[in-house]
Amino acid sequence: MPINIPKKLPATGLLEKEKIFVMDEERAFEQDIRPLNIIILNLMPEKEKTELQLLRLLGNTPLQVNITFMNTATHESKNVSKTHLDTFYRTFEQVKHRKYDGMIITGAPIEHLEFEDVNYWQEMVQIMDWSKTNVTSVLHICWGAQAALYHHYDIGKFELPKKCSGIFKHRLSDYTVDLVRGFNDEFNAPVSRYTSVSMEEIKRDPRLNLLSISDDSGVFLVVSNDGKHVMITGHFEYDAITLAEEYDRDISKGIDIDIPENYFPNDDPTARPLNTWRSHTHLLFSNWLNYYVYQQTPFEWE
Ligand SMILES: CC(=O)SCCNC(=O)CCNC(=O)[C@H](O)C(C)(C)COP(=O)(O)OP(=O)(O)OC[C@H]1O[C@@H](n2cnc3c(N)ncnc32)[C@H](O)[C@@H]1OP(=O)(O)O
Ligand SMILES: N[C@@H](CCO)C(=O)O
Repeated sequence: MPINIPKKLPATGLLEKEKIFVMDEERAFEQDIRPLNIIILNLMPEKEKTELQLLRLLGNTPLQVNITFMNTATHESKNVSKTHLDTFYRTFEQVKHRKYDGMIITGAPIEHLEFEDVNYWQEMVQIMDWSKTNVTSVLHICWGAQAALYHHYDIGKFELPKKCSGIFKHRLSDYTVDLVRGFNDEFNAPVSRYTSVSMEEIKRDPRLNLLSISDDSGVFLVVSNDGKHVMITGHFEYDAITLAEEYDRDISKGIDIDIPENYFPNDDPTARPLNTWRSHTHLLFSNWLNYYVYQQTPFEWE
């Protein structure tokens, strides 16, 4: 079954090359099972990269998934063209009357700011509050996960002594939950952040289930007991080379950072890193789409 995306989105060609069945409004067809409607609030500066990474994962399903991209109206993006946003993105005002079966809120490179100092924070709060009634399940990534823990559960973030970047071994603390169905007891995942959240505070909140942690990088995967909120503090969606690009960027800016851990073969930054997390990434996204979105969402929203 196809993934239905805006016509002429730049990611289309590459997705088709990867044999992901893409269609657009013109090629859509009627089905007995209604399509799932997923909205992606893309807060990453390099929006096109994130679009491709997420569509790959959402397109790997037998369900028809209609994608809407949303950006924040209260922030003017420097790293993506206005034409791209005008053509492919919607603002909250344009979609708030609608219901969505799922939503993804991406990461954002703004962890050094207090939440309230982020220029689109009030809009984020509005969107997160709206999602309680208008979205079945929301999957949050990295800063998006920290924002959800803060806003919905009053759990703050704190600064790490240095940037935590690399591929870390994670283990499951609860393998009975559908979100991690099929996961190995240990798996790899990319992490790239300067801040973290408290494991103790999450464990103390009876509404939250801490599903996976790493001895080196801390809390990784949290899900609310009602399935409404999934929080991933790393970047499962990253490509093999994404951490290398971030490392090169930081080094060229003169930032004092360590080489990403467990990443480059022999810790040689000129060697090509291997992707050792892709299968668990696919599993998590298909579990989320199946168990938390498709099986939970009303066939007809009221
Ligand atoms: C913790 C996480 O979630 S990690 C995810 C973030 N990582 C990435 O996005 C990796 C790729 N990004 C990058 O390499 C860099 O951000 C670059 C190269 C695109 C730009 O870097 P710089 O020039 O140093 O920063 P720049 O001033 O453009 O700001 C970067 C982004 O931070 C965000 N930002 C910065 N200040 C603010 C603020 N006060 N309020 C809200 N957003 C802000 C914006 O999203 C901005 O990009 P945009 O204007 O295109 O939306
Ligand atoms: N993943 C991010 C961390 C910054 O918040 C980066 O290196 O761009």
